[in-house]
Amino acid sequence: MSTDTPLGIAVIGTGRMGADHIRRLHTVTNGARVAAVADLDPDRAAHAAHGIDGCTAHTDPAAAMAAPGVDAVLVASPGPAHEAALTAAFARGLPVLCEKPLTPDAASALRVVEAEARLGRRLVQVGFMRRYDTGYLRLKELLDSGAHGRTLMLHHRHRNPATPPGFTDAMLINDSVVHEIDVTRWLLGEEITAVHVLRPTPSGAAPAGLGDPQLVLFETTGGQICDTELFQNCGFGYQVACEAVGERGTARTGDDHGLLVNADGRWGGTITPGYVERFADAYDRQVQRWVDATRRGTVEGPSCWDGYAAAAACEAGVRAQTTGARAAVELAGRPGLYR
Ligand SMILES: NC(=O)c1ccc[n+]([C@@H]2O[C@H](COP(=O)([O-])OP(=O)(O)OC[C@H]3O[C@@H](n4cnc5c(N)ncnc54)[C@H](O)[C@@H]3O)[C@@H](O)[C@H]2O)c1
Ligand SMILES: O[C@H]1[C@H](O)[C@@H](O)[C@H](O)[C@@H](O)[C@H]1O
Repeated sequence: MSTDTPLGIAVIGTGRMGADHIRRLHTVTNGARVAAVADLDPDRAAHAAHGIDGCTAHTDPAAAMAAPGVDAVLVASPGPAHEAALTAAFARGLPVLCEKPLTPDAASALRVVEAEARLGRRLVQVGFMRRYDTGYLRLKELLDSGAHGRTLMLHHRHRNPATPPGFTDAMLINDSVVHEIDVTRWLLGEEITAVHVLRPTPSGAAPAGLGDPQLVLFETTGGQICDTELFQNCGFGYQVACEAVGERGTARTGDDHGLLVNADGRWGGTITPGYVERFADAYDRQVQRWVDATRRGTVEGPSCWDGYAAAAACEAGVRAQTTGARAAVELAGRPGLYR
């Protein structure tokens, strides 16, 4: 496409993330315009399109993708709706930025991998935005440099102030730990081979029936052990951090977001209230890189294979949650498109 023409994007799902991406595409991202939006809720779709020149509102995702001026799709509907949206985008040959998770289970994620492999070219970038966060990028660079020798362990921390209504034990893995699964595979360049889940007595702040917090352990093909403290009702703010332990050094990201102030007999900084604030730069960079690559006619970033491998590890995680035993990750063969 001409470098002067902005990329026309259809945004599918205009809830919390969809609305934030629409704002970003409209006011932050260079070279993009929101050409159409779709939401099952017509009022929400109309509200999202309001004030954006030429943007049409739809309740059917396929109709939004067929709207005039649409060159690409950003999927921000809930995970169970992603496969249908991706199938509609594939039918039109449209490039997609798909919010995580690719799909909520391994079987549907594998169907997406196979459908894209049949097309013979990549169309999808999965929205694993931590890969675009400055701190994680610096950590990756350090680990890849080999300065600390081989990486032996990763310690992840993932705390949210509160879970939305209806959040389940399985969602703790599929919606939340999926980020640590992706970041582990990406930082180490290894697959996850097995998952363990340990469950302390739940916090008094956890909604009834939710086993929060949990300690999730991954084993990798490279023999590393990685742990995640997942605490989704910590009450005090949003904290995501990762410490890598190498043979000759350690490095940690995620502790020092913002300013550390010492004054009036107190020390400390602020904690971001949620992921929108903590990962604002990462979302901006992720979307800009996707728009730039799409305008060049290329696809970069996390692939459908990454989305499938994460879904397979999540499935093992949910099995480990329910049985209390180590659960092995079963991966299908990797199609040539992703090698
Ligand atoms: N990367 C991140 O940090 C991050 C953060 C939050 C959410 N997410 C992901 O973003 C996606 C959306 O999450 P959210 O928090 O914005 O959810 P949300 O519930 O706030 O919004 C989802 C919207 O999609 C609409 N919708 C439902 N089914 C649809 C369909 N079939 N077609 C079109 N619209 C449909 C709903 O009416 C709603 O407006 C999920 O995949 C979620 O996992 C990612
Ligand atoms: O959907 C959200 C989102 O992916 C956030 O980045 C994560 O921190 C939350 O745990 C999850 O529920």
